[in-house]
Amino acid sequence: MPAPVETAATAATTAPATGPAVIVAIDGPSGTGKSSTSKAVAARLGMSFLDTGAQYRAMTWWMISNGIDVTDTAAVATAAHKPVIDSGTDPAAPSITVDGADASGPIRTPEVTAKVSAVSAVPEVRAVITRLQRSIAAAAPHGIVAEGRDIGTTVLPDADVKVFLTASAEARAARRSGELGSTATADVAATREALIKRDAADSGRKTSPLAKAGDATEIDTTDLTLVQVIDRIVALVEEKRAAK
Ligand SMILES: Nc1ncnc2c1ncn2[C@@H]1O[C@H](COP(=O)(O)OP(=O)(O)OP(=O)(O)O)[C@@H](O)[C@H]1O
Ligand SMILES: Nc1ccn([C@@H]2O[C@H](COP(=O)(O)O)[C@@H](O)[C@H]2O)c(=O)n1
Repeated sequence: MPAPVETAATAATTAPATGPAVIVAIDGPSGTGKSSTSKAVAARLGMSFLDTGAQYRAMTWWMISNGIDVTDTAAVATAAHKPVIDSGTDPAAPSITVDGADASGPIRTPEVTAKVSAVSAVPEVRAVITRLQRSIAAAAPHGIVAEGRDIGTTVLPDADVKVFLTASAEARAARRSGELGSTATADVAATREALIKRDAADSGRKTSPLAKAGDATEIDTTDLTLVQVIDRIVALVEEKRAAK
């Protein structure tokens, strides 16, 4: 009988944690595979998983729902401490609530995606969310895989393993468009432009911009399968655990 083919789904099987707790920071531009890879690595190694982009999206959704103009920096800054954002860190069932309400659907709307970079650029928003992220990481019993834009540089600068994922804009647009159910040339081109615009805003802001930490391992995922990327990161974490 042929050996079973490993897929992203089988690679993500939750395993009990073994060895010392490690902190893993995974950063990179939009659509490079941070969430899918981080979730699978955490599941394989029995660790917690934190999608920090979901937290900025939750903050943005709350601002929109409460009638706050996201281009009004002072209004966003004043309101930043009001929403209660809670992240569930089980990689098999990650969750996000705002003021007790499930926000996992609403935070993925095109409106939130279009406005999140304006909200995440506000220093008071970053201060509130960074504090939350550090408290979640400190409480993770078997270590955590946290993914975002500034995890290795700002949120968890002492992380044991830092990875910076990249991929060509073409590959990222094709992946995202496929997710949305379209491979039409015009849709892929529009998705590509939207990704590039969001990356430029995230890289160009003053407070903890999207950036590769000096000590991060860069992995270009353009020509790698999801499982290959997961395998590489699992190997980095296991190497670090063995040395602890
Ligand atoms: N190496 C890969 N090969 C092919 N498809 C991939 C690869 N990595 C991720 N994908 C797919 O690309 C899409 C985007 O991945 P994912 O959401 O994990 O990226 P992300 O970096 O977290 O994006 P964002 O920052 O916008 O949230 C998903 O459909 C995912 O399954
Ligand atoms: N550490 C982070 C993570 C995310 N952001 C901002 O949130 C946006 C949405 O992130 P996704 O990963 O869900 O696409 C992103 O574009 C950033 O504006 C951040 O600033 N820092």
